[in-house]
Amino acid sequence: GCPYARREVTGTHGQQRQLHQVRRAAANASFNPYYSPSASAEDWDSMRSRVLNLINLGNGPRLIRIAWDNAKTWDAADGSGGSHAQTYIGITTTTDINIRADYALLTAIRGSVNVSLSDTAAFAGAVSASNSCLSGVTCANVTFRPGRADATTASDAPISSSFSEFFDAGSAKPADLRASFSRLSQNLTDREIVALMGAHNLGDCHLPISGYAGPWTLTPLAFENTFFRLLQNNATYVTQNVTYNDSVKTQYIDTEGRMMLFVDMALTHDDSLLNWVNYYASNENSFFADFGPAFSNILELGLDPTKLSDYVSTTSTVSTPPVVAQSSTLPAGAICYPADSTPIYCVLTVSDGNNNTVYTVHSVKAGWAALGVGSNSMANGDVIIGWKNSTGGVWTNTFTTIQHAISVNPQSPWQQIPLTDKAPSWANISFSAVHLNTIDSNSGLIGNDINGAITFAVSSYAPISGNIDKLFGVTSFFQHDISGILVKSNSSSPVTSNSTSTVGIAVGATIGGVGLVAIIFAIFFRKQISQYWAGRKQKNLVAAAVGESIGENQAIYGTFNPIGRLSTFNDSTNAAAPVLPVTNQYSHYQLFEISTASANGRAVVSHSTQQQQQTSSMTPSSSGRDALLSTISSPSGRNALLSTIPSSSARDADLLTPNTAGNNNHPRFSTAVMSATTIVATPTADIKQNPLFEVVEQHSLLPNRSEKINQEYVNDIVEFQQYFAAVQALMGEENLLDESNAAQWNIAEVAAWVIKNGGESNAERISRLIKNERITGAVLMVTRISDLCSLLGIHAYGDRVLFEAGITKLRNRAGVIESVTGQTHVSEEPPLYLA
Ligand code: HEM
Repeated sequence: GCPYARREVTGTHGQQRQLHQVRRAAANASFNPYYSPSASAEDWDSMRSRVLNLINLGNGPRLIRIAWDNAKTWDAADGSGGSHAQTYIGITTTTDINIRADYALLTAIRGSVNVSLSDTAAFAGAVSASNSCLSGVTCANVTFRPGRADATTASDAPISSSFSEFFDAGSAKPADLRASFSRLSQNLTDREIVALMGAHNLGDCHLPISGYAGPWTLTPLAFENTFFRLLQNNATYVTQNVTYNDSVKTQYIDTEGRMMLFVDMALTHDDSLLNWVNYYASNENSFFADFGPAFSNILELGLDPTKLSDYVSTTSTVSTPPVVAQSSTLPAGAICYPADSTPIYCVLTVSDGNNNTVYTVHSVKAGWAALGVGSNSMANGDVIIGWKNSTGGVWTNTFTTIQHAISVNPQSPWQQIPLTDKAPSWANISFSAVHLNTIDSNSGLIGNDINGAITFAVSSYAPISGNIDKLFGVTSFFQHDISGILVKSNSSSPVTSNSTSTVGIAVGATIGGVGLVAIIFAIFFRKQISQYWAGRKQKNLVAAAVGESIGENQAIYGTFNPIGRLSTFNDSTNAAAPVLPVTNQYSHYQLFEISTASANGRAVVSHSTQQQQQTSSMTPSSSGRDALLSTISSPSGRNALLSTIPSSSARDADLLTPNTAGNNNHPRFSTAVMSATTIVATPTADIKQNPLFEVVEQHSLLPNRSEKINQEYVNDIVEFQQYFAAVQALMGEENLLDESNAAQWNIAEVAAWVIKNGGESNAERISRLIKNERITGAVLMVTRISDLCSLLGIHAYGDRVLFEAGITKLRNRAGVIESVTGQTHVSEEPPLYLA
């Protein structure tokens, strides 16, 4: 039977809070459950900001669950257990991937701060529960005081052998529920029990963790009282068996794919409990008011409060809040682009006095605005993006740019402060962000002592619809969506000085007539902090390259995909795009799509005379067709450099062996299309002097790509149809995705895999997304599989379970996690984004 049956259920629950009876199992008398943390206020600030980042990345529910898991081991009857991080004693040898992932989260939060893991878990849970409400809601206030010591051996605060999972039976009755909670304290009231269970408004059940599947609500990252309102509709739920690794569990499910555990349903099977369910369903504020102290109490189970240290704030975010003007005037000291008098985008940069830099961003654009810090480019920079959600508030998220894709960055040193109510009246998007004085793992840059650049970007592209209210939603953005970039570069003084000069801005251009669509893009090269332009009057392929030394020589090219975005580098699915021998996939280049008509855009083409001169000295072929940029303005428009590479061995020779063909006068170009072994690169001139490239050094933002042009691309489905046919053909294959070589996965293969594993009814949409959004990375990096489901439109419950299982397998294959079945050894710390 029920492991808790041995415990007597207390019929009445005292309304008055009593101090916990601290009576410990006498296993190891030498274990002192308390210590005095040496952490400073700044240490707690830094930990709190890391927790807030993790919340924004979707890890908040998991952190609450970790804190709860730790605390719930307490047994008031015999004094066993208690929150002393016993679970992690064997962490170096455990093969439990879930424990290891929890541990990875906790150690990432703790950083180098000298506190216990138990305190870290309780703190993270308290911060998460206090900061997971939608903006404008007075959230639960879960207090926290440190002082829990970590168990180091199994006999330190040992967890009773009768403790299994707190209460996890498929037959839960109200009495079982009360019995479980009375294990923690005889004093818990029904009211507290129901309030505590309201945490199940947040998060998901994960097949690999609990064997249950799905979220309780459709907004699992927002702390609300929806859980109780759904319980009022308990008649709309049916039971459903879920199978994972041969274990079958029964849960409840409704038509929207929301789940309930039996233990949740038990809250409706008793008048007293149901009374509180109804109360919280109609009083969200009361729910939060009750949840705060109830959860604070849980976090101190078995602890003597007089032996804990002082309270540490779980809610404040920065020690010195940024000052933001609350009027229609711009904040004093803000820098605006294109000019203060015509602000489209303004950034205020101040130091908060704690070596942190606070940026306040306002944009009149309605789509999104981004701010990045990096080593003179957005590559591997830390980027924070703010966008409008469906109710008009501004949500933010942090990212690292890796090549093109903007990936969520669990270690980002940004801390975000939405400024919904404090925007100047002209601003559509406003938020503040603090860049901490911590070293960034990718760039090695430090918050306000950065020898790099800050980059600003705006776009009026909204997040993919359906995702707008999700913190994760914006990860579907790519830099290709950017309509305007500003780079404020600084190599000598800190960015906080505001004294930096604006080096460049990429702006868009379309050049066209009937049937002609220009590809114009700007390349942002890290070393020079300049934008280079290339353009071509045909929708096909265009390339440009710069280089300085063998190691740095890089080529970049772009093609338009069916929805009009540029793809770059080795897009082998596009037959028209030969694979370049680019040696370094993680190039220093950034490619920005340029989208709207401008004098600047045309200027590129009008520079063709110069370009032709340059190229003819470089590739003196008799036909002259092999010249790189001369082809841009050639009438046929078909002879672009890269398309000629495979077309003739003679021309190949020209391009690939510059020294013998005499076309090596310009090492920058000649190196662009060859492998390192054939390069003799002796850069002589400043790259900016290279007439092949337009170096744009002016500051203005242009309007976005027109809808008409967008539509042209959207309508161009021929390429997509070919690709989709390939996907469909692959779906008949047995052995997709070579396990040993995830890096070589073909996009069509990945699409076929994902579709086979759950998305058959969404095959076309999934294929398109995977191709256009490089979903391969997203599948592997996605913080929450449920977000991926939303992105792909997989809502039906059965589909979702299959799909989630498929994605989990896919991640296993890619080495994101290793299988934990049988004796399989787990060799790597699980990445943080697995949570
Ligand atoms: C009888 C009591 C409870 C039972 C049986 C229970 C059971 C579960 C189960 C099976 C999961 C799914 C875990 C997974 O698959 O990832 C879960 C998740 C969760 N639980 Fe509970 N729970 C109980 C009480 C609580 C309490 C009191 C809290 C906090 C105050 C809590 C907070 C959470 C949260 C936030 C999650 C979501 C975790 C995530 O999304 O990663 N639970 N719970």
